[in-house]
Amino acid sequence: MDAADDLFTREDPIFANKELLEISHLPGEGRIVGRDDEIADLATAVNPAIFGQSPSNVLIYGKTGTGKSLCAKYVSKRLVSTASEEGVTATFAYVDCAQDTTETQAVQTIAEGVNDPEETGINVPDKGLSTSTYYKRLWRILDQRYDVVLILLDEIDKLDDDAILMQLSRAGEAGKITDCKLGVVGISNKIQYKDRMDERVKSSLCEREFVFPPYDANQLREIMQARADAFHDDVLEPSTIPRAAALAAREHGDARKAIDILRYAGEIAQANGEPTVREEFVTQARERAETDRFRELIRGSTPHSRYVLQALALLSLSNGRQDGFRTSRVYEIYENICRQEGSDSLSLRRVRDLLKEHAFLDIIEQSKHSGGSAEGSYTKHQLLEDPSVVKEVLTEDDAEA
Ligand SMILES: Nc1ncnc2c1ncn2[C@@H]1O[C@H](COP(=O)(O)OP(=O)(O)OP(=O)(O)O)[C@@H](O)[C@H]1O
Repeated sequence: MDAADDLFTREDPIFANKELLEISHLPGEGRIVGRDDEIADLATAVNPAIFGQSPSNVLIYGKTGTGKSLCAKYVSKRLVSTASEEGVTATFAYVDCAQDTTETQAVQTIAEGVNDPEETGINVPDKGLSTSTYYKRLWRILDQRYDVVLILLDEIDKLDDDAILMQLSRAGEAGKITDCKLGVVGISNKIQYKDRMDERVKSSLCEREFVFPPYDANQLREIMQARADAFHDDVLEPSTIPRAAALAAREHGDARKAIDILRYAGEIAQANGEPTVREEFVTQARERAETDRFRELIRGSTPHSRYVLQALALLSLSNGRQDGFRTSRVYEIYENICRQEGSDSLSLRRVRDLLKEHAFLDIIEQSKHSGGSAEGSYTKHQLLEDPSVVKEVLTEDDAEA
């Protein structure tokens, strides 16, 4: 026997097809679980596009991992193929607004996405043009190539401002495009997003609104079961998926996190040299998924914004969950942390703003209380994340810094 045969394992003993557990993996035709009503509602809203008429503008809300992007893309693809059968030239452009936060980046992405330079003779460079030039090129491309276009703005709340929404929602009536009809599908996991919108944008952009509910345990089980081929036969113990589904449904109903938990459980089995993925690995996997998600949430946040969270985590860990902590108490602990870090503390007012930002990102929850005539009203802040996860991630980051 060749020595190399002993040295390397030639086949992964756990995973047969790990790509199935990547979040970017899109379920095939007919394999979107539990979203028939939402898909039908979306299809109705954009249906006029099939006949070359204006689709309704739509806003989709729902917590993270509830299938919003998946269903919006699915309906858009179906729309394009059905329109084509009717002799209508349609397409859709997808913008991840967390990446393209500025108006210029977003309009560039749309223009590039719908363009074919060979056909139009129009060039859309990655950068270097003014915002208004990108728009002019976009309008020309749209009129030249399409009868109808859907624009999907995912994580729409991450846009710096409403400028692009104003342009897109009024392009037709402002005469920027004459032959092409435009529909906007905004996607957000912030239900309060609409409150921040300019009134004029709101009235044209929010013609139809849909809310995607979290998945229940049965749906999550089906979503995970559909990817069980990621594992070799007999590797996945029968109770593992039901356990992961029950846990994920109880906590958040997030399909993305449920799939992460399953992948991590497999990796834990792999790392421990176990032949099967057992139910008990799910608990460990869940902790890892939580930590990852929180790390992602706070990526790019400033040191002071982290100190504020650290203060809340310390308060929750030493006092139990309670119903939250008052701003003054959080501020006290925050000042201690700043002292330890050798950093000047920000004003109470600024810390209040940071707390509001965390509430907007669903990292914490704020509640208003009335302390009677003597105290007036005050706000309490409560971590929505597991305080030990918050502390762990924030301290590991300190170590890296
Ligand atoms: N109903 C479903 N059936 C099968 N897989 C699903 C379903 N819903 C979600 N998924 C899986 O979870 C992933 C995340 O879903 P999706 O991106 O649509 O969530 P989202 O609601 O847009 O979340 P976010 O707001 O975080 O972007 C999808 O790429 C897909 O792999």
